[in-house]
Amino acid sequence: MTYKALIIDDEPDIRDLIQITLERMEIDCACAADFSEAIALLEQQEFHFCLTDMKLPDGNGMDLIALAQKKYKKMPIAMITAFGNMETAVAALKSGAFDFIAKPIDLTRLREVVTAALKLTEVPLATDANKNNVVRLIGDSKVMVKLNNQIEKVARTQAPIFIHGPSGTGKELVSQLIHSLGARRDKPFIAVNCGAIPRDLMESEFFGHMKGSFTGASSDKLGFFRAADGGTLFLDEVSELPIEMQAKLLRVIQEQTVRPVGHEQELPINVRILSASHRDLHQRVEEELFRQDLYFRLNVITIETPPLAQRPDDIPMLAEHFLNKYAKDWQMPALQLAPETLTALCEYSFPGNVRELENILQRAFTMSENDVISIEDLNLPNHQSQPARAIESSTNMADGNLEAYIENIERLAINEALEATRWNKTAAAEKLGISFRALRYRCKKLNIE
Ligand SMILES: Nc1ncnc2c1ncn2[C@@H]1O[C@H](COP(=O)(O)OP(=O)(O)OP(=O)(O)O)[C@@H](O)[C@H]1O
Repeated sequence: MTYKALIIDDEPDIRDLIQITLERMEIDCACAADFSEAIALLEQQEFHFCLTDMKLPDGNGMDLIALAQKKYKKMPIAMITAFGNMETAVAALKSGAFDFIAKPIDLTRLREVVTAALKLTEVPLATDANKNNVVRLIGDSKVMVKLNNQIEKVARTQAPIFIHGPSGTGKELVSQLIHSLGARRDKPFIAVNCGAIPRDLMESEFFGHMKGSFTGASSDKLGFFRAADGGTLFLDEVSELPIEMQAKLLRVIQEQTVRPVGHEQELPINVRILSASHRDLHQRVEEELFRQDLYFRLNVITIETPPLAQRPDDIPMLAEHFLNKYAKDWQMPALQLAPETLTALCEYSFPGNVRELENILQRAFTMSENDVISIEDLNLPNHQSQPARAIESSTNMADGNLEAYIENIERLAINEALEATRWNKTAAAEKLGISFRALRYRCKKLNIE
C-alpha cells in the first residue's frame, strides 16, 4: 500500500531532490523530464498526485493542469514555479492547481504540499493486485509451505480473515494473494492503514461523503467501502481503530450497507473484509481496547505470518529474489552475494523481518562497486549483543525442548562473561553473580572449555 507521485521537471537535480524527499515519506515516485514523457507515464499508471514544473522543454505545466482537469480529475497537481514569479503561481491556482512550490525548493514547504496532496487525492490507495501484477510469497521452508496452503484454501471462501504477525513479515502481501487467488480477483483490492487516518476524517474516509456535507467537502467522496465494492477491503493495523469507529464498522459489516456523510439513505455494499495487525487482538479485547463483537466478526479465521528468524532457510531464496528484482526494475546486471555475505545474512536476526532484508539488499545493490556483494556492502546493524541475537533467533528452540533452550541461554551468558574477563574464571563468576565452584560445574556440564 504505497502512494505514488509523478514528478515532472527538466532539471535532474530537482527531480532527484523531490524524489529523495518523497521516498523518505514512503511515497513511490515516477519522474518525467518533459511533457510527452509525463503523458506516457499517466497513460500507463495511476498516480495519487503530481508535481510539475511550469516550463517544460516541449510544453508547459498549465497544459498538464488542463489535461488533468479533463482526464485525471481525482489527481491533485501542484506547480513548481520560478523564484518570485507570483503571476505564474496565481495563474496555476486559477486553472486548477491546488498549490505551488517556489524554486529553490524548501523541503519543509515541499513536505507540506505533499501532505496536502495526500489529503486531497481521490485516487484510491489500491495495491498492485488491482493491476493483476503477480504477487508471490517467496520461501519453501515448512512454515511457508503451510502458509501458502492456508492462503489457497481461504482464497476460495468469502470468510473474513485476520492476519497476525510481526511487522514486515508479509501480512499485506498475504492479503493481496488471498484477493488475487479468489473469486473477487477482477474487482478492486483496497488497502487501508487504520492507524494512519486522522480521527475526524475517519467516517468520511471509510463511508464517503456528499458534496457540501461539511466544510471542506467540495465534492462527493466514495469512501473505502464503496471503492472496494465487489472486491476486497484490507484493514491493516485494524487494532488501531478508535473504539467509536469500531462500533460503526461493526454495523456496516453486519448490515452490509453504508451511509455516506450527508447522504439520506443507506447504500448496499458487497465487500470481503481482510484485516491484519502485529498486535494480539485478543489481548486488546481483554484490555477493553477492542470490541469483542467486532473481534469475532473479523477473526473468523486467523493466519499467522512467521518472523524471518524462524525460517532462516528462506533467506537465500528471498535474497536471490530481491537482487533479481532490483536488476530487472533498474535495468542493471544482476549482482551475486559472496558466500561469506550470504552466511552473514543467514546469521543475522532480522528484527525488521523481510522488509529489513529487502532494505539491506536494496542499499547493498546500490552501494556495491563490484559484481559481488561483500559483507561490508550489507552494512548490517550491529547494535544487538551476540546473546540477544542468538536468543532471538533460537526462539523456536523452546518448542518442545525447554531444557535445551535454557542451556543455550546459559552457555551464551557464561561465554560472554568469560570473554569479557579474558577467561578469568574467578572474575567471570563474580560478573555472573555465582560462586567459582558453581561456574566450574556449569562449564563442565555445558562443555565449555
Ligand atoms: N515471503 C515473502 N516473499 C516476498 N516478499 C515478501 C515476503 N514477505 C514479505 N515480503 C516483502 O516485504 C515487505 C513487507 O511486507 P508487508 O508490507 O506485506 O509486511 P507487513 O507484515 O504487512 O508489514 P507491516 O505490519 O509493517 O505493515 C514487502 O515489500 C513485501 O513485498
